Amino acid sequence: MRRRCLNNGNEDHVSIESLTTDKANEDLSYSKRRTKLPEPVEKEKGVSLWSMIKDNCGKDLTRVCLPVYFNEPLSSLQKCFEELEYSYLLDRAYECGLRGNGLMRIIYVAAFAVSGYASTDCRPCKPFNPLLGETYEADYPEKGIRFFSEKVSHHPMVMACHCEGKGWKFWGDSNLRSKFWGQSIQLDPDGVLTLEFDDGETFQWSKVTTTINNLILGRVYCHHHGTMNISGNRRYSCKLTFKEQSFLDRNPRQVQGVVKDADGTKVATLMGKWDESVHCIIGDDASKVKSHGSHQSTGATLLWEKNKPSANPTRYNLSSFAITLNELTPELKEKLPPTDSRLRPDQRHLENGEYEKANAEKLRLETRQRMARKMQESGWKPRWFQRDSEDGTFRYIGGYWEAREQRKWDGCNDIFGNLSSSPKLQPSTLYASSSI
Ligand SMILES: CC(C)CCC[C@@H](C)[C@H]1CC[C@H]2[C@@H]3CC=C4C[C@@H](O)CC[C@]4(C)[C@H]3CC[C@]12C
Repeated sequence: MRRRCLNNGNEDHVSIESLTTDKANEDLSYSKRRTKLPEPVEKEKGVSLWSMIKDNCGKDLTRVCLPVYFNEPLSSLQKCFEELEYSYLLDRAYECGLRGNGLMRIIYVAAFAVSGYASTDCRPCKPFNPLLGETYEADYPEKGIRFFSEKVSHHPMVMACHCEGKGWKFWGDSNLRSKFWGQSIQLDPDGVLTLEFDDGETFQWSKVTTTINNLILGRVYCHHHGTMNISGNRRYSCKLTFKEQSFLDRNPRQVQGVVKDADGTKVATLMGKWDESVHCIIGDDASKVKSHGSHQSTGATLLWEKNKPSANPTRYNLSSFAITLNELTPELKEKLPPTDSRLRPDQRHLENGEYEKANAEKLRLETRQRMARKMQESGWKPRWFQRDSEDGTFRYIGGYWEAREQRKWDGCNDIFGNLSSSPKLQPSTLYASSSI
């Protein structure tokens, strides 16, 4: 059965027949995940960031709404899940540990930590900034994982996530500190990521610095640099170094890692590139690694390799996995809480290539979001996460999937105020009053 396209505007008329057939095929639904975004309704038009900056010169920059053209049709919550594309590395890590190979376990965990960056290559657009209380669920039985995230604070902007896999749980929260340097932006993620295996072994690490270059002139690209320390509660620890960028570097994007035993002896070396692959060499023979350069070392074991790019990357350059993240099928729509990113109207319009409507909705939602600070000050609390009184991190309180089972979304507000179904809204009037 063919998937219905949601860009024809009549997604509300789902026939009972299609629902029941889909119910029967529910466990197979993932094999039908989409492989391309919908065809854009309007023709894409070019706007340069430079013209934006020029036109807004002298204005308070925080008051300038960027037109939707700079966005990709994914929210930051969905991008968090994108970092789990290579979750099979964690399944392998779990199995290795079960077989008593603690060393291979940490090596796979390290490869996973690097793989999360692969999707950031050649992605020139900004994700949507989720609204306070916005959520995103991802149920991917074909990967054996179930992910859930919520935007838990607006000032500072914090997102929390929780993922369950085969033999492991992964959670964390992220708060990006950003510094604007004119031609580039430096992003420093705060917060700790935790991985807990069912046998009690845990690992923790933090993300490295990301720099976004060529904001004004040239092609926008990002670069990840710094050190990442993966510490465990048992024997091994791993230090990963994401190479600093240097002018005319012939081998950029390199990552090198060293795994140490509890007594500090070096037991393995990792090398690779965050946009390509990661290899490892067991033992303390660093010379072998040096003489052969980076990832092509002979005798090195391949741990991870980036998937082939999608055949339909569009101008957002999404991977095949990323293309599936915002898909909204009629049967999924039935199950989602009103806070899910897939229901955000401006993002949906952008995905459909309806830029005028997308801009109007974005403006409306951003205007509403200005009240978020007041909401937080007057005691607003996240629905699914709670701040740990000891370490200040957000932990999932549970109950989301159970509530979904019963479709009981108490305490989940209609944060998008779905005006798309209200005929009174006139996008063009709203757009005209925009500052851009
Ligand atoms: C306004 C336009 C021109 C700028 C486009 C900026 C793009 C390249 C920026 C905006 C937000 C950025 C993301 C924000 C947060 C993170 C988490 C971090 O741990 C890895 C990098 C990653 C995933 C960034 C990658 C680059 C990114 C997608």
